[in-house]
Amino acid sequence: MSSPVNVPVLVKRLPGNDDLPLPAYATSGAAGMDVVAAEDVDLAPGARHAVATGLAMAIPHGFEIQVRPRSGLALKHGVTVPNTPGTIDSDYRGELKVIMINLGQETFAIRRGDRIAQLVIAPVTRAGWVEVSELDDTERGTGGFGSTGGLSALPG
Ligand SMILES: O=c1ccn([C@H]2C[C@H](O)[C@@H](COP(=O)(O)OP(=O)(O)OP(=O)(O)O)O2)c(=O)[nH]1
Ligand SMILES: [Mg+2]
Repeated sequence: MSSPVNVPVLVKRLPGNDDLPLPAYATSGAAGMDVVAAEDVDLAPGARHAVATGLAMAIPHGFEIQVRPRSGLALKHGVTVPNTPGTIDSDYRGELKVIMINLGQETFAIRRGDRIAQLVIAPVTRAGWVEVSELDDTERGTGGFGSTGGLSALPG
């Protein structure tokens, strides 16, 4: 089995965060690197907070990093990332923050060092607009937003 390519990403620990582990893949097949909180936050039900990670980075041009929720936090506590997938641009040099929202019923305690989200690096494909006055006809046409029918895919 071939190993996935590792894209080198320059990363800088912001002052006071030398003790925190860098984002890391939990298993050899993991798509996302778990990233840890650099601060303590008590997230009340309905509240949201941009949680510090203590990290800044320089993603290579042509790549982005996506910030995604952890399914365990979402399922067990209703704690997730409202802007998922968060977009970290290759030209961003500020602190990586993870926006967390508590959709559960109880206050959720985030503690420094807790694995709060996962980071997925992905290639960026950019569009170039080609402006026209007419578009081609298609089977779908202008139908959308449920135009193909209801939920069930079963016959009858
Ligand atoms: O979950 C996130 C999302 C974004 N960012 C940082 C990195 C990203 O490059 C920058 C801008 O993000 P985005 O484009 O999503 O936000 P915006 O509201 O459009 O702000 P801006 O006007 O700064 O682009 O903010 C984070 O740290 N965490
Ligand atoms: Mg933006």
